[in-house]
Amino acid sequence: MENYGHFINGEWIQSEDTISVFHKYTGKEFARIGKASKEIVSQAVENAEYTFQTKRLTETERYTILMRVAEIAKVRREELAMILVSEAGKVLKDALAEIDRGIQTLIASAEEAKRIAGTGVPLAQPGSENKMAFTIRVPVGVIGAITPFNYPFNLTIHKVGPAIAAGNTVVLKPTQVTPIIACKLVEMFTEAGLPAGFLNLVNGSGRETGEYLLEDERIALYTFTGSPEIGRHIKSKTGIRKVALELGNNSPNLVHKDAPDLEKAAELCVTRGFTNAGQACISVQRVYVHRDVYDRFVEKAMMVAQSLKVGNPEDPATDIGPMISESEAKRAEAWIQEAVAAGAKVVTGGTREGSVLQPTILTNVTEKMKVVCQEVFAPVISIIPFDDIEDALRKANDSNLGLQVGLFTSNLQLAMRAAQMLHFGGVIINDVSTYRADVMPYGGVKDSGVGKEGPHYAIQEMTDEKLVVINL
Ligand SMILES: NC(=O)c1ccc[n+]([C@@H]2O[C@H](COP(=O)([O-])OP(=O)(O)OC[C@H]3O[C@@H](n4cnc5c(N)ncnc54)[C@H](O)[C@@H]3O)[C@@H](O)[C@H]2O)c1
Ligand SMILES: O=C[C@H](O)CS(=O)(=O)O
Repeated sequence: MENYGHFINGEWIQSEDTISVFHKYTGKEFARIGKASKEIVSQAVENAEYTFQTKRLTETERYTILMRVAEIAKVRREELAMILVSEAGKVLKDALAEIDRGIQTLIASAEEAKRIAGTGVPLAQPGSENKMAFTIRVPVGVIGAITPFNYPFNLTIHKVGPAIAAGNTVVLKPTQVTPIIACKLVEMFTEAGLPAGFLNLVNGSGRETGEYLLEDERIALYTFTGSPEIGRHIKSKTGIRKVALELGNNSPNLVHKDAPDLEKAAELCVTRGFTNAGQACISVQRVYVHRDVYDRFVEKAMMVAQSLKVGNPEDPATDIGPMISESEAKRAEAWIQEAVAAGAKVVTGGTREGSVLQPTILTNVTEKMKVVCQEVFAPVISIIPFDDIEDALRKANDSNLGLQVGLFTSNLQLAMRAAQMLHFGGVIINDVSTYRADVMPYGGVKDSGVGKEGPHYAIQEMTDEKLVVINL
């Protein structure tokens, strides 16, 4: 059984207290991690700070190391995917897809390491005639990276990749729920030649180890992906230090009567609403469909949902695996039952066995039901009819969350107007809210967070813009 402690200054150290990591389908313990105390966290931050003050990697060194990690991940693709199957309950094909995306994020981070630049600053003001100015972008220092369970390889790389590319040092705290893939990533960076001290890892729970990390004022920036609740807490604890927060969503998707391909729209809404058992922040959740095409849409959605294979994530044919825990599956099941008690209809699904919730489609829902107005984070979508697209746009906006939204229409003017009106970080036309290319600017408005990811954009967050003025 694997047993990972904490990685500080290029060495693994153990701690007495441990946390078990379970296989999310069988429920068996398959690994253990240490529980970092305040002293261990402090040691990790101290080391990261010392490394930042005393050592620098050139842009080409950072590029080369990140490219090497990508190469190592390519070679270890299947092994890494199997870790995701075990610790995240991810179905094999999704696990492989996540490893492939992580490799792309590493390559994009490597490329960005060579493109970090400031701008020329014109000083066209009386009294500044003999001056020249420009900005440079400099690393912020020690970055605290805190990551979630649902895409634990790629989303960790979205933090560590740009942080290293920009010349920072990192203390990473992966989620205690799926920590092993992050430990492997740290090993791969070491194998790729990243010198000791640049990337440190402390394992443990959010409530203890995470809190110790938040209390350490030597950390210049926190990059966090997780729930809005913890995001808010992090912001409240970190004062004037920088934060980048990638939080939740209850993604709306609008299907107008002139959608270019209604069947395709239905297929995408269903498959991308249920991918990773619905545990994606941009997962399709609220689907608003014009009444003229509503029945056809619901029929197709039901057929697609019922064709999906649900169960053992290790079976290469499985489409939908377990949720992260039985308690999370029970919570989602209770939300479905609450909606049904208030009048919702189950088109398909609605039942649960252990941590496996059958992919569920609901109709007859109201905006006040939890399955609609909160982040369901489970394989549950609600299909809601509309008569007037303006009304659908208003409903999409009527949320405290605003990460991404999808709109299917052939009307270019509507698409452009909706892109302006929809209050989200990303508006996806003729694809679902779940679309993400890892190089694009990605991040939410409102309670969905602050700051952007995607290596180029994350590097803007992870560097300070410094002004240089020269008196000629
Ligand atoms: N916007 C995005 O890019 C994005 C991506 C993935 C997941 N998410 C969101 O993440 C949530 C699901 O993930 P989760 O359950 O792992 O989230 P979570 O907020 O429970 O945990 C995320 C991380 O925060 C840590 N943490 C918890 N309490 C802490 C504390 N007091 N101090 C410091 N750290 C603490 C956890 O240990 C974990 O590492 C959903 O809301 C989902 O929408 C958002
Ligand atoms: O859970 C939210 C993730 O950001 C989705 S993705 O893996 O980045 O597509």
